[in-house]
Amino acid sequence: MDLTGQIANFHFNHILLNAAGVKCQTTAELDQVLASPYSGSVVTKSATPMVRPGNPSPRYYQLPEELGSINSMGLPNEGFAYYLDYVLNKQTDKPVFFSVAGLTKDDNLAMLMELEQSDFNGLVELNLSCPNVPGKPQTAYDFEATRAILTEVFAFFTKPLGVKLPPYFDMVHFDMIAAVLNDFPLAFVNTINSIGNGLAIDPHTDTVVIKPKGGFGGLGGSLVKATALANVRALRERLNESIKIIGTGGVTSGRDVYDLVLCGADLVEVGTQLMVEDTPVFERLEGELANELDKKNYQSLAEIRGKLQTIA
Ligand SMILES: CC(C)(C)CCc1c(C(=O)O)[nH]c(=O)[nH]c1=O
Repeated sequence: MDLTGQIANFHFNHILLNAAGVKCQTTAELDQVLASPYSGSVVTKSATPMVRPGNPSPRYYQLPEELGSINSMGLPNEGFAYYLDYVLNKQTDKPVFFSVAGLTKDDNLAMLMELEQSDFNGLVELNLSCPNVPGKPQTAYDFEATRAILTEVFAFFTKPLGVKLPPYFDMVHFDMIAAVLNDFPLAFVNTINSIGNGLAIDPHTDTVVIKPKGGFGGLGGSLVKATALANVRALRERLNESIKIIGTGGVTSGRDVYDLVLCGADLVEVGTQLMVEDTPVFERLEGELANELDKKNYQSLAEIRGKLQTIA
């Protein structure tokens, strides 16, 4: 059975990997994800130029009844140089994703310039969920700002680059972001990032469950699946075929992986469920995915990729 994927010139023997932010802050975590026989790759925690401790804890919380998670980590990471050193020296046959999330456009441009001039030969993911300028929405919700930064990036960047997008909830927004992205030679789009600024309450104490931002945080896990499916499907329908799609959000079973591939995903990332089960989740999910394909006598993911049926 062929459970592989392709982005640019990179072939992935398995389509599952971690979502940026989960199991990818330290070299030990990155090694563990890569060492899993059932992961196809690994993505680093989104890097800023300097080390960041991130927000005060509690900053991550697992919601009850396996509904999902809420987080306001605040971009804790070991700093750009740490991850560049890792990807340059790590021996692996698997393609590696390097995620960057500068808090300013100049930070992003500086990190991308260093990656461009380095010997890194993997894929780069620009996290557009980062704030643009104070008082304005995150970059990906500011279509002109998105066009502006991609214009500056592609003036010098020649390696395979993709963008990590927050979810959109309006059909016109799908049209608008696709119109921007189709103007650039992107290798991929990764959708979705967490659903921004959710709120969860501890019923025993009538208190929010995370400390930063008065309890507001990004939502992940099963409760975001329908939004993830919609964003993968909407962007697959709108983006040039040359722009591949990484489907992220709401994956807790092989059926969820299957559904994202049906919507058009070339690779699939696991966040909240990887926090729950650790790296054995990759083997479980791939086994369940194979069973889903078997049920319908499919031999490869290529037979179902993008083949979601509508009702005539
Ligand atoms: C939300 C930002 C802190 C601007 C970027 C990092 C990030 C975080 C984070 O580090 O809080 N959490 C997410 O769910 N998605 C993200 O992209």
